[in-house]
Amino acid sequence: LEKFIGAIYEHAVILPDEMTKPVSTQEALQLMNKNMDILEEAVKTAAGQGAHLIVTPEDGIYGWRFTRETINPFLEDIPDPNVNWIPCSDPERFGRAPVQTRLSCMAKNNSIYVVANIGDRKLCNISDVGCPDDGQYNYNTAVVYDSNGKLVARYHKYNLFLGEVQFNQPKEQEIVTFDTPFGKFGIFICFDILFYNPAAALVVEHNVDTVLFPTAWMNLLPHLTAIEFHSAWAMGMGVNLLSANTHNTENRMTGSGIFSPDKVVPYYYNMKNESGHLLISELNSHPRNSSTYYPIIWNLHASQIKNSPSGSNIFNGLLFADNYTFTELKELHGEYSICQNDLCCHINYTMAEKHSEEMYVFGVFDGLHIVEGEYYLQVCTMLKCQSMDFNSCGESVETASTRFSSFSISGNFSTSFVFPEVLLTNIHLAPNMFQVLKDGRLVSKPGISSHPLLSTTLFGRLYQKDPNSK
Ligand SMILES: NC(=O)CCCC[C@@H]1SC[C@@H]2NC(=O)N[C@@H]21
Repeated sequence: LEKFIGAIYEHAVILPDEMTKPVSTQEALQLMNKNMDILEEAVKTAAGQGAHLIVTPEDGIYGWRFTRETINPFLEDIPDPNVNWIPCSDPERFGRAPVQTRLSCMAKNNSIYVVANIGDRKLCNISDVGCPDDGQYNYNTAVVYDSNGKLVARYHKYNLFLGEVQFNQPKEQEIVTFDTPFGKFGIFICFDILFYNPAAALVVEHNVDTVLFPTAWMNLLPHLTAIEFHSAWAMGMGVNLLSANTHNTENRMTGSGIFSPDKVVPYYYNMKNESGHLLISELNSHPRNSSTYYPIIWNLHASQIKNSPSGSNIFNGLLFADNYTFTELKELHGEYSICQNDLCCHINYTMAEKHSEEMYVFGVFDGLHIVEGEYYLQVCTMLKCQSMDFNSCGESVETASTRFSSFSISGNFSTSFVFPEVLLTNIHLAPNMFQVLKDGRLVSKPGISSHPLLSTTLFGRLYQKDPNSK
């Protein structure tokens, strides 16, 4: 099949009450069934509209706020998919498995691939090296059932985020792929997306066409809001990314999409209510065959390095605790180069109007990010400051009035993993309003001038400089 229909469901997960001690397995299942009741409705609707596959979010069945002890009744032993198992037809084959059975039946009864996030328990002998004191490994796990209800993929999250104390990191980094009539699929979970393994490796070394991405992503402006970064990752890597976020506005979790490098795609971002949302879209099964994607050699030509702002026009500012070098874009039109360590960034821009109460800056960062995880970044960014105070540049801003007639940004990145971001006022993407040229320049298209701009960024990852890179 050249095309397929994908779906994602952003689910407002029903959370467990705060627990000081573990609930019974029956109570745990009751809560998980409440969530699965809602997911099942989404599965039925998606299948009814012809979807081949649906992704549901990380933590979408049991929520969060667990300890190792309190997560226990929510876990099941999930076997390796090579056992060839349809839980819906043979529920007791590997012991108690009510959640796996229900998910498998959702897939089978609706003839649709179902992707979900559940907890895997693997018992171990406490005398074995690495076996936790409670005699079990707990894994944050993504599972995929095919349209016959067969378990076809199981992935244990490798890059656990802060606070996931209930889970263990698997000893080995897993690469999980499976083939379908509509292309090769890969899967990873949430924070994984910032690292080479398994995220970039699935594309570079295993040639997947589409990535399935259950997530529970807390939005963080200016560069790490879910729809902004996840759409940029799909574009930069040249693959489809089916991203299903959990919906919980208290924790800034919203923003899902069916992102593709080669077509305008649906996305969802809503901080105004607490309901779930289904997105469905047709996608190319092999986006790299048909798209304009090509590996980019990120070269800033020496001739482009000009108008380096000097002295008073340069200042430093913190953006997510990273020390950026900024210059203010004072004029309606301008062209600047600005450097930090090995990275030089270049901008050419024209504002459609100048608002005296809004300040925009162009910035560069080349260094190790060390807050909430350690990863090496090279970033060129143009953004609106929160106020007219220089110290506010790099802080979160959600609205703007300034429109740009055009802009072009580029940099001499030491990596080919550079993710292009453009974010408009009120957290909107800019489909069809920009492109990345063969020489690596991120350039606006005419449509950009109708919408006030929050930021535009080339977000580069130097995986080879990460502290944990092998
Ligand atoms: N649940 C997860 O594994 C992913 C959480 C990702 C959060 C992203 S990455 C670091 C930034 N800090 C945030 O609060 N949101 C961003």
